[in-house]
Amino acid sequence: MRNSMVRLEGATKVFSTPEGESLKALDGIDIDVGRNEFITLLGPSGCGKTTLLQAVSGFVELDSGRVIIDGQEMNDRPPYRRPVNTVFQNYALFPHMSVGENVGYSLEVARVSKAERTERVASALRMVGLEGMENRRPRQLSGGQQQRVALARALIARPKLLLLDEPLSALDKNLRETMQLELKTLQHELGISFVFVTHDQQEALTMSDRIAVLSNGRIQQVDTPRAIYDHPANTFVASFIGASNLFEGQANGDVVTTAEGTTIRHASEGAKNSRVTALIRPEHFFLDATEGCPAVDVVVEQIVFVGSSFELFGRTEQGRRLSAHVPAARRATIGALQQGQKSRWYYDPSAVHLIQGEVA
Ligand SMILES: Nc1ncnc2c1ncn2[C@@H]1O[C@H](COP(=O)(O)OP(=O)(O)OP(=O)(O)O)[C@@H](O)[C@H]1O
Repeated sequence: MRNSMVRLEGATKVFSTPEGESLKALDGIDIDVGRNEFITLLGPSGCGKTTLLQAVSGFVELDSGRVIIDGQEMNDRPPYRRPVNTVFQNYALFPHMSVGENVGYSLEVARVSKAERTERVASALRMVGLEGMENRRPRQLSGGQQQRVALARALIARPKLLLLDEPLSALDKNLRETMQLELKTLQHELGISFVFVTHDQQEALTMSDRIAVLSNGRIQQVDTPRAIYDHPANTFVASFIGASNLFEGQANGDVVTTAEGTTIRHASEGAKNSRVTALIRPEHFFLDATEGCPAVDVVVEQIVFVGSSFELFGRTEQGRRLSAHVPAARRATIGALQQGQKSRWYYDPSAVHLIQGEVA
């Protein structure tokens, strides 16, 4: 990538566990983060997200591979000499200091004059919507406000790159969703590169320019949220992001036939006569018959109302479990359908995504 802010090449880190085993937390990671890009590292617990972030900040030393920030090799530089700041989940504010002192702490350490400090603290607080809160103590603020203070503290040093390790996970759902949008707007306005860690797929989809999906210390796919969701590279990504109905089987022409005999039609090219997994997202099933659209026969096991939609869970005659999401506005298509009844779930073959290979 020409305009790279961070590049990792072959980043590998092995930890020795207390049980005497060695664990590859990072297994040859190659990734590029662009200038002004918001990239999210997403994956299940223990997949290596924090280790990757710390390899960039310098708190983890790689066994092999390179870390390059803004064109300069960082491997031998200690954390305090890297042009990076980190925002953590637990804010890590000093409780005995005021908000202003917390935000301006790094400038004080760097012996920046009081006048400049005061001005930069005020400006950093303005950025995060906490104008005039300099004299409060952290405990006099809500969780969301404390997180904003932590953000202001990280931004005051004007880093080119901000690393954020699950910064929103301690907030309740509503506040979290508001902060997601605010953070994204702020990042865009400031033009700083963000590397954001989360295990929450919805958060990753909402905020990111690109998402890197990790599993077992390896990158499974790096792409835009839309591409990751619509065209997952493998069954791990398909299952980890969003709900999925997966049909592993043999592709033949425009049909995939599973071992138990379910057939799924698709419109993909180039999947002739190979083992594949067909993916149908639950929102791509619909209950009203449409001419020319194939269907899967299902016995309904549960219908759950979640506000914006109804989530239907069912099983094919051969026992495969499936789910369908019907938007609340189309509730009429569900009619009087009840648990235990048969239902036909239609789909458009062009909404079927084929993944080479089978469920891992
Ligand atoms: N200092 C360490 N010593 C030994 N093993 C470690 C150390 N740090 C991390 N690990 C192991 O390395 C793997 C990756 O850990 P890491 O913290 O990067 O995962 P994560 O994806 O951030 O997980 P979580 O979402 O739970 O924070 C885990 O199996 C973890 O137990």
